[in-house]
Amino acid sequence: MSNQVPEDGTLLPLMEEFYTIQGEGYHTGTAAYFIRLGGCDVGCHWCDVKESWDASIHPLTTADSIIENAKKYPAKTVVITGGEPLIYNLDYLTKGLHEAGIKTFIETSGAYPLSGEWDWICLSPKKFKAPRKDVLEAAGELKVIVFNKSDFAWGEEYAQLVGQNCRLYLQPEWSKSKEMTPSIIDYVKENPKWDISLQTHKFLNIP
Ligand SMILES: C[S@@+](CC[C@H](N)C(=O)[O-])C[C@H]1O[C@@H](n2cnc3c(N)ncnc32)[C@H](O)[C@@H]1O
Ligand SMILES: Nc1nc2[nH]cc(C(=O)O)c2c(=O)[nH]1
Ligand code: SF4
Ligand SMILES: [Mg+2]
Repeated sequence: MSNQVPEDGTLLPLMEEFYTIQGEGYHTGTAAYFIRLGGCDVGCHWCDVKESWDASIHPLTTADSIIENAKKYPAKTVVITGGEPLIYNLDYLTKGLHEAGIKTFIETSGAYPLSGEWDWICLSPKKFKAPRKDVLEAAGELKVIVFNKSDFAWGEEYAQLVGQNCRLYLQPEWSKSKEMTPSIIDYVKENPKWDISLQTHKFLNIP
């Protein structure tokens, strides 16, 4: 984590921003501008963006410039991801995006306090640093990554902790996908409150 990030959320360590199609979860297939903030200490051994972890290598960027860039694209939706975006105070960034008429979606592990104004929260809880109650209660979708068969029972525990209308997804961990996807299919057929989420952008060869 970087200590030099001001607490008012006006400057954020930006790793990358790109216009693409949401590949995962409830909004799969929807065009959105992705804002990837650097910094994460959750430590998932299978994380597909380990280059994001060290916040200090990602330039501190004004939230105002991020908002100006987001305005340039036809889709009026952003996905704020990382790294772990809730390490930072996202009030200023999301307020500005809303003032520009842009919807705010987040991808988070829920390991840090909820800040920001959100139109959609995708919570993907992790064993390595548990999600907080405030994020569990606000989540629109719970996206459990399945690395091995024990993750089904683990995911059920979190399904009990989210709100009643929260959508439930099982997403294969990418490197174990071939092995785990048949089990996920069987599980969803037996437990239809869950849906499957695939990382469709990786099949489409888009960012
Ligand atoms: C890179 S994370 C960044 C946001 C936040 N730190 C989190 O984990 O939710 C974005 C999404 O990718 C998922 N993810 C990361 N590595 C993955 C992998 N190897 N296979 C499947 N999903 C993965 C995460 O669980 C999360 O839902
Ligand atoms: N297309 C696309 N969809 C995504 N959904 C969540 C992503 C992420 O890394 O947070 C992601 C990503 O990196 N690309
Ligand atoms: S919480 Fe997200 S960014 Fe952090 S290590 Fe896990 S998957 Fe990667
Ligand atoms: Mg990704």
